[in-house]
Amino acid sequence: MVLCAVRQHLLRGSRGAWARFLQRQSRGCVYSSVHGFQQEEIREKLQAFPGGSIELLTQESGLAVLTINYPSRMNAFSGSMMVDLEERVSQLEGWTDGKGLIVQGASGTFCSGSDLNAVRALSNPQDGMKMCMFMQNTLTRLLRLPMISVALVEGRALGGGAELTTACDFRLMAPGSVIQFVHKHMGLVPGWGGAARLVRIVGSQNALKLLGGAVKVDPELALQIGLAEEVLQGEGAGTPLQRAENWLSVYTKGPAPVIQAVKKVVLSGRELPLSEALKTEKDVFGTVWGGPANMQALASKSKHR
Ligand SMILES: CC[C@H](C(=O)O)C(=O)SCCNC(=O)CCNC(=O)[C@H](O)C(C)(C)COP(=O)(O)OP(=O)(O)OC[C@H]1O[C@@H](n2cnc3c(N)ncnc32)[C@H](O)[C@@H]1OP(=O)(O)O
Repeated sequence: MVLCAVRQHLLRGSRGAWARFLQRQSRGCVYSSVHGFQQEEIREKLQAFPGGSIELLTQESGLAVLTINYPSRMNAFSGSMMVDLEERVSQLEGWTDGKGLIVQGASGTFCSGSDLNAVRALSNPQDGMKMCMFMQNTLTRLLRLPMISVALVEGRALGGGAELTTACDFRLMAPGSVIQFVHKHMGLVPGWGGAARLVRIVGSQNALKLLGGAVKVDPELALQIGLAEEVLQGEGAGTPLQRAENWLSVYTKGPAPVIQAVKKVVLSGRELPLSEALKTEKDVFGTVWGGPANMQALASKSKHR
């Protein structure tokens, strides 16, 4: 909560249009102390379940790679990894040169959801609610980052791992990979915001089928219903990560302020009522109008044949 407040203060001071957008959107976080959510309390609780890590690599090109790293548990999320993820998202929020983000799992598989050992220990309703609010806040902030994000799915994305893929703007799947919302088999529904986001990605009919049937979504089905953008085919065309970087580079080519502005206007269009989205679009437009990239394009008399 304290961190959230500090971040909000910084955002208010430094990035007008984006800060105003986040303020309208509960300041980037869904839950605060008003909802009985005490961030420090749940962080402490989660840290009691250590294991694995979340690695963040930022490149000068403006591309970052976030890796879910706990291969001995198929990259399940331990408690400390949930805290790590929140910290990495904070880092990315402060990365002014960022344009693109790839979220991947280590060792050829994406993520098998919550670490079931932590889940068993936190299975009382109060702890479950706290973990749910913590992860909803983090994944909402991940989706709202002012950069274009892609989940690179290799192997399996199960339960909370499937939910994580929906917190990215796009999903790319390797041949043989699977996204499966296994929640029904666990006597649950998604709690990390995965159902709400899934409905917006594939529509309510498809979402109902995927959740109600705990369907194993292979790349072919994912393409058909619009869950995935592309299947990363082609042996010899580099590693899946290199292929994902190539795919993303089409959309991140250009100066960071322009790419960030693109993400911001699309995000506000996705999340806000029309009149609010229009106001945000005006504010964001004001940040690029007459800016260096705009002036350079005007001076070069560029044509778009
Ligand atoms: C439901 C919602 C909830 C949330 O939203 O918070 C969740 O996400 S709960 C977690 C949902 N995920 C699961 O239930 C996955 C259960 N695991 C599996 O189905 C399999 O392990 C699978 C398909 C991921 C991999 O199968 P495979 O045969 O290839 O390997 P192993 O089963 O031998 O797995 C290797 C090793 O990893 C451990 N593992 C896998 N997933 C988890 C997990 N989610 N939590 C803790 N540990 C996990 C597995 O137990 C094996 O460990 P070992 O010590 O070798 O037995």
